[in-house]
Amino acid sequence: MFDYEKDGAEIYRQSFATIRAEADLAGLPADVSQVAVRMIHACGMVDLVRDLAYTPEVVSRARAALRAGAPILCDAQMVASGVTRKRLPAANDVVCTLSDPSVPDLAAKLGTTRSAAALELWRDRLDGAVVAIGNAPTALFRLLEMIREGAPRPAAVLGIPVGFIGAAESKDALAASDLDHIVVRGRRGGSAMTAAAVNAIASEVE
Ligand SMILES: C/C1=C2N=C(/C=C3N=C(/C(C)=C4\N[C@@](C)([C@@H]5N=C1[C@](C)(CCC(=O)O)[C@H]5CC(=O)O)[C@@](C)(CC(=O)O)[C@@H]4CCC(=O)O)[C@@](C)(CC(=O)O)[C@@H]\3CCC(=O)O)C(C)(C)[C@@H]/2CCC(=O)O
Repeated sequence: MFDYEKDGAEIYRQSFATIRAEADLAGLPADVSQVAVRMIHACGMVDLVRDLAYTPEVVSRARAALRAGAPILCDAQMVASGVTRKRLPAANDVVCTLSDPSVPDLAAKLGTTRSAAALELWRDRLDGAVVAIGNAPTALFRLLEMIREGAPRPAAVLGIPVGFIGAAESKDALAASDLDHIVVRGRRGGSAMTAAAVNAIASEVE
């Protein structure tokens, strides 16, 4: 009925070739470029590169952390679900505490969102972790507050929340911090893009 590509490997090959042809990757370090390609693949926006901000060592430090067995701490189940387990170099734990039964009460007590309150349950795993925030701006703001208050520091923060309220501001705050990070400045972001960034960092096979 329709003439369309049915070979998964070929779809991937053509897709990545199109991104490399259309996106302006020239100014990016090679490892950040690999991550950017996969993020663009997840959202279809080749102009994403202009909004990327990163620290030069973020990919190598996040990779080293994963190889050493660091957990991946995610703000939303959607991010955690998107992480391809077989790419992880040390069968790393992928953690999302948002659905913990204690979180709704904690959020009410702290007067914040469930996404932000859920980070209280990260404290004993934060040291050297890879943090992946793809949905909730309040989670990213709270992470930065916790670290200012003396919480352990993660190895790297992929701060890519999406939206209109607090998203751009929370990512600007991360970019201004001394944490190793990747952000997409502005309103764009999301769980799929964030999971894609984790997958690219975990192992780049294309
Ligand atoms: C204000 C919130 C925003 N959510 C956005 C976009 C999406 N969220 C989806 C889903 C299914 C979930 N969002 C929650 C995290 C929920 N979203 C919020 C909160 C109210 C506050 C977060 C914040 O502002 O920092 C948040 C609830 C909370 O109290 O923390 C979610 C937990 C709600 C729920 O279902 O209980 C849930 C996450 C489930 C999970 O994966 O664990 C969407 C799929 C929207 C939908 O259902 O229609 C979508 C996914 C986007 C993505 O790529 O991740 C915004 C736009 C990010 C928005 C924050 C900013 C804004 O401008 O409003």
